[in-house]
Amino acid sequence: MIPLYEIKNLIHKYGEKVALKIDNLTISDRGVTALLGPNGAGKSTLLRLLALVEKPTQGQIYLRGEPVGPFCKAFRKVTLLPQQPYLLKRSVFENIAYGLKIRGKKKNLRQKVCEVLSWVGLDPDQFLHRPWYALSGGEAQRVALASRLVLQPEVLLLDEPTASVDAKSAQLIKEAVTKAVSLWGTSLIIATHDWAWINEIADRTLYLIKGHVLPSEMSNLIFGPWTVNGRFWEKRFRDGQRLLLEPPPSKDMDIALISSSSVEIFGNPKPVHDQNLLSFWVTRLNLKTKSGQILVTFSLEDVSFTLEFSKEKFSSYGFVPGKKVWLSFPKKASAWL
Ligand SMILES: Nc1ncnc2c1ncn2[C@@H]1O[C@H](COP(=O)(O)OP(=O)(O)OP(=O)(O)O)[C@@H](O)[C@H]1O
Repeated sequence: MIPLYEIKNLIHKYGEKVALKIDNLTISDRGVTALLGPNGAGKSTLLRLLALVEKPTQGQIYLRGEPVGPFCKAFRKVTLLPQQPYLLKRSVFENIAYGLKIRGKKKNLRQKVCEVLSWVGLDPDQFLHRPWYALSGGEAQRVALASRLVLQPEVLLLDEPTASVDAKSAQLIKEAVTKAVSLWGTSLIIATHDWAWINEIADRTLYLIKGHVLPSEMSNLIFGPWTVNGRFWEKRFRDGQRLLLEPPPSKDMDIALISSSSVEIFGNPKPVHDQNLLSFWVTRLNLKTKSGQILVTFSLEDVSFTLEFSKEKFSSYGFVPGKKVWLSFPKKASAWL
């Protein structure tokens, strides 16, 4: 099956700074792709390139097998809702109808606008003729989303759609975008820090850090500061625990990646030969609604490991938030960034 996007040898720079470096990436068609990563990882940059509004410094993006670039023919198949969406200084109706009007799709305009307004939980009787300045932040965000949904895009890219909205608006946004997936087969790519929200709808996850895409298997990160201890790099925790890792292969690398498959869990402190063994707390449980798998996050100060369990395995461990467990993992990181 042809993927939705294929990215080859992509580099995107701002001045001399490399914001993205992706040698090869495919993003599957249909459903929801989550784009996760810390601040400055390159999520918004990637979304702008996929939205065909910016040209990569180097490399090629393919959309359903076709090479694409800024404002090419395929541009109108793709719609981006940026992190801080801009509303036209007009009424809600004019904002939502604008995209259809410039595409010459003026038939049933009012009906289409009312439909998407109700999708995002805004009563057309109350909101259709409201001016742009008479909306709360959450309402403005949903009007901006409605103005993208009305276009029935093949690809909808959302940049932190729940960053400034309350739980109810976040739920309405979730319902509206999943409706687009099921009714029109829209493919969604969503950059977010809202784990609980995205885990309920994501079919797959891409993890970005320092402009690189990680295999999701490796999204357990350990940031410095590091001190040198003999032939190892050491990270010390306030509670007196320490972890040791063989140093990275290059001087500009300082974030260690630990693959989930290399982590073992123990209920008691059981020394493991030549491995790190540290106590962590269970801090978060998330159900992946689609697969039924359960994500368990184990935290020790600023280090968090997230591992995936089947329901049976999860029950056998008896994880509850606040439970203390011991995690062991090798002194050689799976990779460094
Ligand atoms: N227009 C720009 N000019 C210069 N540097 C930029 C520009 N836009 C982004 N950057 C830099 O590129 C890197 C990636 O930024 P980007 O906004 O893509 O990250 P992000 O993952 O979306 O972050 P956040 O979660 O904070 O929104 C950052 O280091 C940022 O400072």
